[in-house]
Amino acid sequence: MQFPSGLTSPLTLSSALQPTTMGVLTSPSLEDIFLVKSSKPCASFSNVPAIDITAPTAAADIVAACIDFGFFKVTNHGVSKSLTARLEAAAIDFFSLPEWEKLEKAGMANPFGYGNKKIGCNGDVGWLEYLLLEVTSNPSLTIPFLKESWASSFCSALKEYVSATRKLASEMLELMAEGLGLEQRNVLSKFVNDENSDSFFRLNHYPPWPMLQGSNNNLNGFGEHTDPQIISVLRSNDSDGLQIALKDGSWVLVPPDQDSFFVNVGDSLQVLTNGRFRSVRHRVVTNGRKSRFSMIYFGGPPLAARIEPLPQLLGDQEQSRYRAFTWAQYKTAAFKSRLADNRLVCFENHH
Ligand SMILES: C=C1C[C@]23C[C@@]1(O)CC[C@H]2[C@@]12CC[C@H](O)[C@@](C)(C(=O)O1)[C@H]2[C@@H]3C(=O)O
Ligand SMILES: O=C(O)CCC(=O)C(=O)O
Ligand SMILES: [Fe+2]
Repeated sequence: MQFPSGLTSPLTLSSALQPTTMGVLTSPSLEDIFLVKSSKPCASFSNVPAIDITAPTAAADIVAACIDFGFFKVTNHGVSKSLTARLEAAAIDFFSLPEWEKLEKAGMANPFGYGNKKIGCNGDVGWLEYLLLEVTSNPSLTIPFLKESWASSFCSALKEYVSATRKLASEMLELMAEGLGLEQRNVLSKFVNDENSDSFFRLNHYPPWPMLQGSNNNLNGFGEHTDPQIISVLRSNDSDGLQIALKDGSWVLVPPDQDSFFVNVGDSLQVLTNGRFRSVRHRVVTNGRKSRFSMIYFGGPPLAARIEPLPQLLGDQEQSRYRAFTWAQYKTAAFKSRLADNRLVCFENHH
């Protein structure tokens, strides 16, 4: 989606380099050249496991995908297309506002709020702007910075969408438990359904960079990382850019599919399954031609939840690969780390 003329994106290229507004750069500057990459062409991952969650084999298929890739896409998910379209339209309206207004409405990300190029607070940057929100228990959503009067339709779409994606996340976690042969169906889903679940919601916009058109260069949209939480449920428009790393370390491009949801296994689920499931390394590399919009629900446990391999999964001979930690401990460490860091190494057991 291109920005309609007349509307300004903070990252839209202008003919001259512009000064900064409220400390945030408003257009590509010399330092943004570091976001341009001449990366090797990446193979398309045409065999992304596609799981119809209503199929009788869904539980086994999801488990196989989590073991092999830590990643799959979900069809027949039951989330209404019109709700998704309503939220995407509201997000586009928000990102089309002048930068000062986005900052005024959402506050500068710290970590929640409106962010522009800076990812987290440890020096990571990417060619994107975003809104990062904290999600409290179903169905309420805390949007501390958005003024309800302006944002009432945005907020209602957000609340409905977050409940729908949380429900989908919970269904998938129940299918995972079933596929793993665990008796208690809610042994994984209970974390995201808990009224104190510490979940996030993120809207990302990767604006075009017209100057790149016609070149073979790409843009570092969101650098490689794993998601710290249990499960992430991602939906994007039909603009590509998402790449995942396979077990052999090679990167593949995920063909966009705006009618499906993509699911990432997060670090916490890797630990809960004692490493059976892979927390998938992923990144966004865009070509600067058209806007990419993505929306992601990150299902996390309550801060006090103890994260450790499920005892039911540990056979007689199997040792726990990770030492127990609370989500609060993990989160504190994660938010001090750089995006590309492996955040699980310091919790690994060495037998
Ligand atoms: C560099 C960082 C940004 C991040 C917090 C961190 O210190 C390391 C993890 C990053 C990540 C990746 C997944 C999600 O987008 C995110 C919200 C999360 O929970 O962990 C981001 C964090 C962020 O953008 O603040
Ligand atoms: O925007 C995307 O497609 C992925 C972004 C992402 O991985 C994240 O926000 O954690
Ligand atoms: Fe991510």
